[in-house]
Amino acid sequence: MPSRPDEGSAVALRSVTHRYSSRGRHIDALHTLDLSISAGEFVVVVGPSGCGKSTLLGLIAGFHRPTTGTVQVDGAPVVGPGPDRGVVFQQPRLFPWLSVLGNVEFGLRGRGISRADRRARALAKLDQVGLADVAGLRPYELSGGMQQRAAIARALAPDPGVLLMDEPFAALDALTRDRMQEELRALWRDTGRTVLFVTHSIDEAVYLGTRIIVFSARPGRVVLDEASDIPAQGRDRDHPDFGTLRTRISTAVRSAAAP
Ligand SMILES: Nc1ncnc2c1ncn2[C@@H]1O[C@H](COP(=O)(O)OP(=O)(O)OP(=O)(O)O)[C@@H](O)[C@H]1O
Repeated sequence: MPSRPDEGSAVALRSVTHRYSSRGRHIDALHTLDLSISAGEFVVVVGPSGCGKSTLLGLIAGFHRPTTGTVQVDGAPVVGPGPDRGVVFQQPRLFPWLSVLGNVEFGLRGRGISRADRRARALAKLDQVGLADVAGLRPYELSGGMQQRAAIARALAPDPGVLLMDEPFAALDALTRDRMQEELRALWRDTGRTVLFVTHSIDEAVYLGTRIIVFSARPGRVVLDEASDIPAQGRDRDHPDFGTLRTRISTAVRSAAAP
């Protein structure tokens, strides 16, 4: 159920367990997880390695079905991937044989949108992420940060109500990462999308999130769920509130990771 282009979607997980089974081994990645995300929130999930963060994103994206429980977006059950949910991974995963514009247009194919409209929409998204002037280049001609911007434009092209981001800036150098964080926050403010963002960086979580969720070690459970009242405009890492929240999140992550 695609949301209107100017609003985000609500996400609800009820009593979700996800078990991977292979060669007789079972791994419970998530166990009876309840989570409600309101339209327009910027939620960041942090937690120990292997606690089920990517699994959570995969369930909402529709890449996996929960073993038990339900996953809904705007009240409709998730039954597979769809244009109402955009996904950005750690690696940009752009198609090397397509231009930057072709990559962004790709997600709009087969949706009854005319070629001219697809092109116009893709160009508008590239403009939004500052890449309009490199639309004709191939991905390998872009820097890592530019490639990730193109991946964000591709995810945004169908105007999804939810943007799911799995450590999207982890592979970037520190300066580019800082810049991308600022740009993402501006994009979120301007578009009103719901964002669910996974990271290992507590600093990144505090900088970006309006709400920060800490998962326990596997199977992931919510051990801290904290609204951030640091002003949305101009977050200042030197502000005492920033340091206080960072310390609280860091303590929760450390105790979540402890055996
Ligand atoms: N396809 C799969 N088959 C079997 N086990 C899997 C599969 N995908 C993930 N797992 C296991 O499920 C658990 C949760 O994995 P997941 O990738 O969701 O964790 P994560 O919190 O995102 O980890 P990281 O922070 O290291 O990226 C891990 O123990 C992982 O080994």
